[in-house]
Amino acid sequence: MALYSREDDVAIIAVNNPPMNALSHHVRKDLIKFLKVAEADENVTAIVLCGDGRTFPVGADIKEFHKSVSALGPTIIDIVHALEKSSKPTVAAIHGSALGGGLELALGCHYRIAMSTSKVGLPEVKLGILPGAGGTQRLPRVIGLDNAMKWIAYGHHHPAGVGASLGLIDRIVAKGGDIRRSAILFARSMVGKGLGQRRLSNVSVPDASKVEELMAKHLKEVGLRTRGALAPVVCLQVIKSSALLSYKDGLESERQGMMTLLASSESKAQIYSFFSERQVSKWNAPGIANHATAKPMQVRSIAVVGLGTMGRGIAISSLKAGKKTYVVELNSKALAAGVKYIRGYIETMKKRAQISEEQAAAMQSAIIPVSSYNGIANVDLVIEAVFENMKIKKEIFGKLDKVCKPSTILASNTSTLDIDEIASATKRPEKVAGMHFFAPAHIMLLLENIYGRKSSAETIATIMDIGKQMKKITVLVGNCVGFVGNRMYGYYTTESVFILEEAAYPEQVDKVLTDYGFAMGRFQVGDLSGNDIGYKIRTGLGITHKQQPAGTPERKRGVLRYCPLGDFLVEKGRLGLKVGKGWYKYEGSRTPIPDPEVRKIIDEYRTRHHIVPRDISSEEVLQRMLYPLINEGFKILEEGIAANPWDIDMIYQYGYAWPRHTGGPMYYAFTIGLPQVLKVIEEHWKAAGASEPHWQPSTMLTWLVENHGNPDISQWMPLMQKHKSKT
Ligand SMILES: CC/C=C/CC(=O)SCCNC(=O)CCNC(=O)[C@H](O)C(C)(C)COP(=O)(O)OP(=O)(O)OC[C@H]1O[C@@H](n2cnc3c(N)ncnc32)[C@H](O)[C@@H]1OP(=O)(O)O
Repeated sequence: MALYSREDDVAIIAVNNPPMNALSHHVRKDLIKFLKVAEADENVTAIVLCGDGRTFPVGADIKEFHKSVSALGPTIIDIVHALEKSSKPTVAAIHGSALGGGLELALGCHYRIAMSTSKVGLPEVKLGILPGAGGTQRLPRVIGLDNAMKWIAYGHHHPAGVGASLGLIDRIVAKGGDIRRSAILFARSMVGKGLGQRRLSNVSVPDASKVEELMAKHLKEVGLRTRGALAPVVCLQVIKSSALLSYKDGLESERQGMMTLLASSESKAQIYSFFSERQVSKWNAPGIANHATAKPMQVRSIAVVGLGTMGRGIAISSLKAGKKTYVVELNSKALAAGVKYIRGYIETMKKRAQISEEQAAAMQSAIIPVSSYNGIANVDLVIEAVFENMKIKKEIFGKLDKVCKPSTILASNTSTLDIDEIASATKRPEKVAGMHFFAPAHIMLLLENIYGRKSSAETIATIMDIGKQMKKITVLVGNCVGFVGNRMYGYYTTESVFILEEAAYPEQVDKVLTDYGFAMGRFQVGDLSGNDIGYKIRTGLGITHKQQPAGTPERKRGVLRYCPLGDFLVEKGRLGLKVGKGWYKYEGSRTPIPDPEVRKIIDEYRTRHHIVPRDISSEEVLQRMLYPLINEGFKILEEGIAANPWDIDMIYQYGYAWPRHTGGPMYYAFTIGLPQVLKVIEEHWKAAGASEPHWQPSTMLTWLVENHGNPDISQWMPLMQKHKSKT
């Protein structure tokens, strides 16, 4: 709802719809009603629009999207026009954030004042839509086309101070000030001043003459940064109309753009992503604990064991979260190098104004270098980040168990290894868990937390809470080889080399993936992270080309199909970008260049095995790359390793750069339709048989299709649970 009050001659209309003052239908009804009341009251000379509680309205109510209630009048645009038309000065008093429809309301006001700590922006593009309440036509009239294109096509939130420097905010109220009082005084001071030029629909776009040049520039940038997404392009086209058409016709172009985007699968995927991102914090470890009941332990200090690339990033994340951080290396040289890196990184963040001087000083003094396990006996949480080797990890956990106080939680940053086996090296398996960070750990937003068979509710709640304090998208999953992310990714890489064998070169496969929306294809990613990583894992499994006894068929490992092309590359020193050659060659930059030598390796291999390369369609490449991931995702859900499909999707968006506008592997399967996905998987399974188990259809996928066709993704788990409880 909204509340109406008076302070002498100033009417105050305050949106009161916790938690974020979204502009739900009941709020919109109140706003239009109270604007009429204020307009009709002779004793009112000015109107202040504000938000109660945490914030000014942050936009339309996203829960109403794709429901009929979102279109029920009054719409946000009706309120924007009523604010602008008012004969009395209207002032938006912004605290917290004014976003989306919230900022559009503020643009309808004649004046805007904001707390210095506030944020403003039109982030609709991140929901796959555009600002549909006049924002695409009004913002360029205030801040110019160039800025408006940037703000709307990328959807960033901007500090109010930046808004003020562009003329969007008329006055800034310093931290600690009273925004409502300031707005009342400001509104009163504007009474009697002309409103004509304060009505943005009357104003023209300042840099309209540059429209074509700006369009070309922004279309190019958007194409590079938000590959394949429709919304940024439509946003730009609609903003362009603000420079070429009347306000009224521009609004019509905005309306049409909005209809196109709302009907797209992209906006549905983005809205799903918005809620999924928040949903993952409501974690559940079935039969052990859930977010509502389990209480985290207070963690004041964290020790990071191992200062390689991962350990350094984890230590920086810990310092950023304000923890006293013990950094541990038994070798003094490695310790010094790690500490130097971390200290240097903090200074760089300070120089780039990413952190304040005080924060930097606090982080520097919170680093405690340690060269023996005894030095971390009293820490609350240890995160081990040493080499991916079970024997070494078990040795370390055994030692930590002996020296650390009984309440210390011991976590491993393993990306693949069995957490229960690691826990078995200790006498405190209830205090052991996995915290799988993604490289670089201080930049990547994903944290995949793993609970073991014996992890306690408190341990799980604590690692989830630490993820939140580190500002990570933290997803809880169960224990299995590779957990969720890497277990699924394994089949993506497996299938990619099978495609090389049969039909394509790396650049052809990668192109299909980047056209789909990935920033990089699988082979470029391999080169970037180092092809030796996968090689080491395969060596651990005893399956590389070199490890096989003479006479072993090159393309088989037991009954399983195998492709050694990745082994050949590493054995020829093609480790990836770091050595200037891998699946591609690199000539002094990070740009991958298709390499005739790689083609030669593939061609010779094909000839040796009498493989005649065939034409392959982009559709087939995409299906073969993505459907094994999806199939494995269903197996993971079936086994309870992930509690919900959106957990998997968030892991893929934040850990593997899955394009957000398609939602993630599981949501993408829903968009394609489960029956169609299953049909393709079954065809491959029929053709490949037991030698390619990743094509064996998941029981859950099969059951859902046979019994429910393509049920809504929100229903997959409830339907399965109902089915299981009956059988
Ligand atoms: C025709 C007119 C068209 C208009 C288009 C629009 O206006 S689209 C909406 C544009 N606005 C946004 O996209 C802002 C969305 N919100 C956020 O980005 C963030 O919530 C925030 C404002 C930056 C605050 O972040 P914070 O981390 O502090 O809080 P949460 O994100 O956890 O949010 C708290 C709960 O509030 C729910 N919520 C937030 N915004 C909306 C919204 N616009 N509509 C509905 N619900 C919203 C959020 O889902 C959280 O709910 P929980 O149930 O607690 O998870």
